[in-house]
Amino acid sequence: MTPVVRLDGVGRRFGGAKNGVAAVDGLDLSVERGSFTTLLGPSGCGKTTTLRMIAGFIRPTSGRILLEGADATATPPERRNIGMVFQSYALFPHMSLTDNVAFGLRARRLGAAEVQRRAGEALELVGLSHAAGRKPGELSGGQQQRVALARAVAIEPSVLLLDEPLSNLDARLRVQMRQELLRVQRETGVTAVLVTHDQDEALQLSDTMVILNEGRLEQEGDPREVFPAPANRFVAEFLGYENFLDVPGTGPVTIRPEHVVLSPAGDAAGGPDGAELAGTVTDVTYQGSHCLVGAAVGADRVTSVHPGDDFRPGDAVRVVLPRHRLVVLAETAPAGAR
Ligand SMILES: Nc1ncnc2c1ncn2[C@@H]1O[C@H](COP(=O)(O)OP(=O)(O)OP(=O)(O)O)[C@@H](O)[C@H]1O
Repeated sequence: MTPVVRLDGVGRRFGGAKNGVAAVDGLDLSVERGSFTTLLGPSGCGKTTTLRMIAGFIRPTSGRILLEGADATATPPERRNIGMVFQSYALFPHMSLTDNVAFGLRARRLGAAEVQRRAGEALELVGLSHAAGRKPGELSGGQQQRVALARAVAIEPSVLLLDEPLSNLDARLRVQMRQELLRVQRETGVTAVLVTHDQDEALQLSDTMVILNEGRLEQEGDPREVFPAPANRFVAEFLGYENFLDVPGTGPVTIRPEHVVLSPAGDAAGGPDGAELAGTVTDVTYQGSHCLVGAAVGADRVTSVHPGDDFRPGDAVRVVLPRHRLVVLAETAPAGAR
C-alpha cells in the first residue's frame, strides 16, 4: 500500500550552507495509512521541523516529500489536506465551538447543511456537543484541545499532524487526553503523526515510534519491539535504561535493573545462564517491596532491583546478567563524525 506520507532523504538546514545547522539530516520515513506514528526525541532533535515540513510550512533544503504517493515537496500547506493540532490550541476566541470547527469546512466550500452536520459530528466525537454554542475562553485547557482536535479531524485530512498537543495540560489530564486522542484516532481511522519528547506518551500511542537525535533517525518501529531492544546507547538512555556495561567477550550492553541478579560473592555458581561479574555494593535504597542496590563492577556501575534487604555498602557481590535479558548495543558514532 502507498504510504500516506513518505520522506525521501529529507533535510533542512537553517542559516546557510557553511555555518548553518542541519535541523533535519537525510531523513527517510514512511507513514502507513491509518497508523499512529510518533516522532520522539530530546529538545532540538528536529521533531517540529520534520512535522512542519510535512505540513508545508517549511521547505526542505534537500530530499523529497510524497503525500499519497505524489511529490508534494513544493505544494503549499493549504493544498496538502492536512489537519493540525498545536500545543497552544490556536482556536478563534470570538467564535463559537461550532464555528471554530466549521471554519475549515467552509474554507473547503462545502454546503451549509454539510458544514453543520460535519461540525456537529466532530464535536460529538470529542464529547462537546452540549457546549457547541460556547466560546473557547469558557472552556478548560483539555476541552479547548478537544475542540482543536475536532476541528482538525472534521476536514477528513489525509494526515493529522499533532505538535506536542498535550504538553500544556497538567499531568493527570495529559494521561486522560492520551486515551482520548487514541480513541478519536481509532474511531476515525485517520493517519496521525505526533511530535513528543515524552517517551511514555510515545510508548502508549504509537503503532510506530521514530526516535530522532540531532536531525537523524536513531531507531524506528513498534514500541513493543523498540523498547526491549534499543539499538544503541542514545536510544536506551532516552527510553530510561540506566545500566551500561562493557561485558568481556560481548562488548557494550544494557540491561534493566529488574533483570540484574545479585548474590553474595561467596555463593556457589548457579541461577540463570548469563554473564557473571564481580562487584561491590555502593548503595542500598529501601523501597518497601524491594531494594535498589547499586554496585560498582570494574569501572562501570550497575543497579539491581533486589527482592530482599540483605546487602550493605561494601559487600562483595556476584552480579549475574541473564543472557536472554542482555541488550547488546551498537556504538553510537559521535554526531560530528557522521
Ligand atoms: N527557524 C529556525 N532558524 C534557525 N534554527 C532553527 C529554526 N528552527 C529550528 N532551528 C534549529 O533546528 C534544530 C531543530 O529544531 P526543532 O524545533 O525541529 O527541534 P525539536 O526537536 O522540535 O525541539 P523542541 O522539542 O525543543 O521543540 C534546533 O537546533 C533549532 O535551534
